Amino acid sequence: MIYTLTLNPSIDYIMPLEHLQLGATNYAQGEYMLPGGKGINVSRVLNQLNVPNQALGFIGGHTGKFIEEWLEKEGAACQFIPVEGQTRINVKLKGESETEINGRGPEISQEKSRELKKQIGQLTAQDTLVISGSKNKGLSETFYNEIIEICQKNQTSFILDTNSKELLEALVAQPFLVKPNQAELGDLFGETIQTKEEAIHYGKKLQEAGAQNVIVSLGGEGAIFIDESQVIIADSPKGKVKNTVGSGDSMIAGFIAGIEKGKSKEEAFKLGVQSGSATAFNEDLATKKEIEALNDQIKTREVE
Ligand SMILES: Nc1ncnc2c1ncn2[C@@H]1O[C@H](COP(=O)(O)OP(=O)(O)OP(=O)(O)O)[C@@H](O)[C@H]1O
Ligand SMILES: O=P(O)(O)OC[C@@]1(O)O[C@H](CO)[C@@H](O)[C@@H]1O
Repeated sequence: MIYTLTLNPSIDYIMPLEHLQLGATNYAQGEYMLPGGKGINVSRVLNQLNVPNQALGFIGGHTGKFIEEWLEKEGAACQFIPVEGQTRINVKLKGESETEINGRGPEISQEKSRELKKQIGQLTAQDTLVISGSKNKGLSETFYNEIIEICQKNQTSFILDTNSKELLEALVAQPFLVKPNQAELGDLFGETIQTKEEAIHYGKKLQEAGAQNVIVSLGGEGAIFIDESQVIIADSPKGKVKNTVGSGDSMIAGFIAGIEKGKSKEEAFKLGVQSGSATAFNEDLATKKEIEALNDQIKTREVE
């Protein structure tokens, strides 16, 4: 079974604007709310692709209820731990460019943190845990390392999509997949990555340090897949971009779905790119139909 972990879920409050002016009152052209948080996004797209999964994490207050009710309506399986306080609201401003203001989220007590670790401790070698997103106040600096240690002990495979320090430290535990975007990959090595060649060079370092599979996502420019025996470049399909929030998460879900369905890694990678782009071309995360509409549109090429 696939499990996703979202320590700090969110309501994503999306506001399209013609023009954002700092220091002034701005009026949006409209607004809408979606359940958010990286693991929850992965779960929602996995559901679209008919891959059974369970969403885990902490949830609180009215805002948390909004997320649970939404997921329930979609038939998504979740087993959140209720906490004091309100799940955060992340504001996504869609002007000429996208500006995001993410909340801090509720503080997590030691007791709740222990409860989550106990839950994760029940996963087995047949399970995969997708760990992604930021950590809440109250959790130790090393919380993700502690979760990964539990996974290692139980031989639970894991995927990690989080910030630089934790990602680098986790490589030795051989994550099944890491998926930095271009800027995040640069941050890991204190470099600015400008070309696909540079992205391949640094992506390979993550694979050599332990990651079983690496995807470097490049937004509208596509993505690069690296494992021990191949490097594959994919171009993104062209389309009208509506909301790229969650496109990276959708890409992870697409890759997992491909692997779960027994496809080759190249085909799974293509399904990842397809899912990421289908989400970018949609207001909410992509549906199965929107993902399938991009069938045969992902061109890949293997490089040295
Ligand atoms: N403008 C776009 N046009 C087409 N496809 C896109 C576009 N932006 C993103 N995608 C698709 O989604 C994938 C992931 O996008 P990106 O590299 O922006 O990930 P990310 O930064 O992790 O995303 P996010 O944090 O918004 O979830 C890309 O590899 C591509 O397939
Ligand atoms: O603050 P974090 O946890 O790093 O990211 C949270 C978030 O920006 O990531 C998702 C998109 O990937 C959104 O649904 C959500 O608002």
